[in-house]
Amino acid sequence: MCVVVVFFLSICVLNFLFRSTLMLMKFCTFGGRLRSFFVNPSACSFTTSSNMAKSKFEYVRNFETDDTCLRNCYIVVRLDGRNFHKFAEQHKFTKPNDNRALGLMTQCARSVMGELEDIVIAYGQSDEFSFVFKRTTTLFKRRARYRVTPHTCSSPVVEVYLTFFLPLSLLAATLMDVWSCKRTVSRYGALTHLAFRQTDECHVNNLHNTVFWTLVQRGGLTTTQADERLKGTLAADKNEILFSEFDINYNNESALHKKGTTLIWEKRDETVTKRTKLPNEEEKDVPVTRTRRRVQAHHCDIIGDQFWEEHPDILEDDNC
Ligand SMILES: Nc1nc2c(ncn2[C@@H]2O[C@H](COP(=O)(O)OP(=O)(O)OP(=O)(O)O)[C@@H](O)[C@H]2O)c(=O)[nH]1
Ligand SMILES: [Mg+2]
Ligand SMILES: [Mg+2]
Repeated sequence: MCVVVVFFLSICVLNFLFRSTLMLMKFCTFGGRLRSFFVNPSACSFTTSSNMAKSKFEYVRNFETDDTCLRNCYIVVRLDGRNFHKFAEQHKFTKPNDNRALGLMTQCARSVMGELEDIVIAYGQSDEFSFVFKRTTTLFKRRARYRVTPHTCSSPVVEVYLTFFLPLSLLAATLMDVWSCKRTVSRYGALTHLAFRQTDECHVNNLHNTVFWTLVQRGGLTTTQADERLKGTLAADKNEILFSEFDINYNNESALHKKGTTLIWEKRDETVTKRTKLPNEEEKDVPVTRTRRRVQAHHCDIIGDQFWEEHPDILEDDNC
């Protein structure tokens, strides 16, 4: 009789414990969900199905555009200052080129490359920089919108960009908005993009601006008169005006202004002195040479073949 009572009591206690544990577990789960509801209501639903991790709003994902860049393609991102002409006016940039601004842009682009090592080449001039990511990059899961978020600072690239901008120039950072074009491109496409930026944007604009501001600053013309004077002129005419009227040979102008800035990774041997002590010897300084990858700036032609023949590793052939 006693054994039966003890057995019965044990069953009751076990049953009680089991039910309490179940209750407690449910409460904890509910509590967790309640907390997350207050933190992020839209991400939470109170369903008790096995699908609890997903909210009932999950279906909106189906309406998202798939912005994953094609595999095995280069990705090109171009950042360009918004309304930069106003910024240049307000801060009295020298005309046509302000080396402080160009230096600042290059410094920022260097920092971005240092942070995102999958960028194989960057090209910049005026208020813009283009970044080419290596074709196998998996950075940001190759999602375009992680890189390209116009008018916001939420893209990691933009964030990095601004992070490095801020210490250098707070004003430039706040005014430096971004419009970007995203492309998934072959090697040929990447080359064409870079060549286009250098020819049309850098060379054509710089030649025009050089003549324009020479006519104004040295020729005494008003900006309207200079505009009139240059209407319909071709590159040869502009070169001629510079040469015959102002004794300026455009070919001798600064390569930075004529060609813009190309940043690439290059291996460099760097020697540092290390203090070492060998057994039975006195401590002494020993030179140690290491090969390091560094971002190097070039101000040269990237349209012709020479640059690409000298740096064949930057962009692989399309059939790789
Ligand atoms: N004075 C001077 N102006 C510069 C310099 N670099 C860029 N700029 C100005 O910045 C402008 C850049 O061109 P855009 O990017 O086409 O013009 P934006 O004003 O930024 O306009 P959006 O890009 O369309 O927003 C140039 O037209 C110049 O007015 C510089 O070194 N000196
Ligand atoms: Mg701009
Ligand atoms: Mg621009």
